[in-house]
Amino acid sequence: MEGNRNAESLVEIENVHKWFDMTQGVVDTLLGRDPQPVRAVEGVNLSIEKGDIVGIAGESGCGKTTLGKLLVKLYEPTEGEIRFDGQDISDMSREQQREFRQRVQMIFQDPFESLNPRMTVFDAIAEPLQINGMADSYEDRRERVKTVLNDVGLGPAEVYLDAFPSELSGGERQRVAIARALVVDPDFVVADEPVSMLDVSIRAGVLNLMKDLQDKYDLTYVFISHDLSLIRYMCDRTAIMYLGNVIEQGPTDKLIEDPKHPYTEALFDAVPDVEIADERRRANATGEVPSPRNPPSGCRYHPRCAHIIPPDDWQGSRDAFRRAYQYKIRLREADFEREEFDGDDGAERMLSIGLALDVPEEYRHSSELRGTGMGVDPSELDLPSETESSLRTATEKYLDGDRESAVAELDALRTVCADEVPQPRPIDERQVACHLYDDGEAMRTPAAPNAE
Ligand SMILES: Nc1ncnc2c1ncn2[C@@H]1O[C@H](COP(=O)(O)OP(=O)(O)OP(=O)(O)O)[C@@H](O)[C@H]1O
Repeated sequence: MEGNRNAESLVEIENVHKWFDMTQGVVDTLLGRDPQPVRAVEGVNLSIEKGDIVGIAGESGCGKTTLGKLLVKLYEPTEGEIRFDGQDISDMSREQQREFRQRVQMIFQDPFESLNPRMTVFDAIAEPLQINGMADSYEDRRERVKTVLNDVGLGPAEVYLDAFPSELSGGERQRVAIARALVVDPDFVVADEPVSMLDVSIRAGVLNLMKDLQDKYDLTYVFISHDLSLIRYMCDRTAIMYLGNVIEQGPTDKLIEDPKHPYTEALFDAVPDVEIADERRRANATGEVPSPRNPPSGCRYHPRCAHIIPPDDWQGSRDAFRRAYQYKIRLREADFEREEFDGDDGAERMLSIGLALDVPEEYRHSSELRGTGMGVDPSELDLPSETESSLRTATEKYLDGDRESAVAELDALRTVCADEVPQPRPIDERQVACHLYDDGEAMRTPAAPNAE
């Protein structure tokens, strides 16, 4: 799964974008600005090799489902190209489209929604055969459906053929949905959170079934999931998405054992059953995922990143830069309610609360640890004195209602992470899009302040 074209590739995704809501909404009209589309997928490059199980992981809303639907042609890309077996899927003849519809299938998250409640199991599974003109006689279809039902563990098939979805358990329904996808003998299956609606006790059975079916049907899978334990269990290779971008991709084991992108690192840090050695623990991400309508410039992860890169002439610690820079973002986004900071000590309170971060204990400073609700004492941070005084001036300007000047006051706090989009680079068998790797190996972790 490299970003580039490969002779063994079954699917190649090249610079694919998918934007939604391209028309001007009421808010845009009122504010007199250009339409702000949702940038669900942006500039994704991925190549999926025959026989692989490729995971697509990332937090809710990062574009996983949209990418999956682009792969099966339920959506058309706004820009870019997807090739299946070398053929651009946006430019197929009628015959090529028919063949594509047979060779490429999708399994959805919710088996309750993906099956028509008025169709029997037989009708539901036989329908794709008819659509694809694959079994002429009723007897042929019935034999084919019985075989697939047995293959998905619903045997004896006679018990299920005339049942309606409402008579089946969730696990059985998902098996029927899998049978419906496999009955046409596809080559490529996109499974979107295939077990997340199922009871935990039956998930492993369905996952193992999907693995067995991969061999039996000679399948290539894309597995979409926010659940990293599942990705780890199922996938040979994985692409991690953040706000519509693939930020790291490579062998799943490598990504787990030695994540390179700070976001991959933060994601795996949050998984309880993935052991991370102490010396590899990193300061976690902070804050919320920004809106895909107005994504951050440069690296989309930079406002939350623990490893944001200070300018070359920065004299303080990287931790101090991160805090000061995130403070600047918060001023720009008017994140502080001025009324809450009335009184003589208002500016000092806002600054100390604004510089505090919700990070693991070893990354907190002693005043943060005391939990006084006052945040961090700026003098505890390794901030250059001119930055500290700019932060104070900016805070006062903000509280005076002049947000623009407040942000301008902090103009010297700049980072390549906000100014330039990082390009994917090959690092240790994977591709990583992060400025830490601009010069080859990364400038590694800042030391935890408590360890200093
Ligand atoms: N049809 C649509 N119209 C407008 N916006 C959409 C549409 N589909 C998805 N989006 C938006 O695009 C972004 C990506 O959504 P998507 O469903 O692909 O993410 P996801 O990673 O699969 O999330 P989840 O795990 O919650 O399903 C989200 O902000 C979502 O609200």
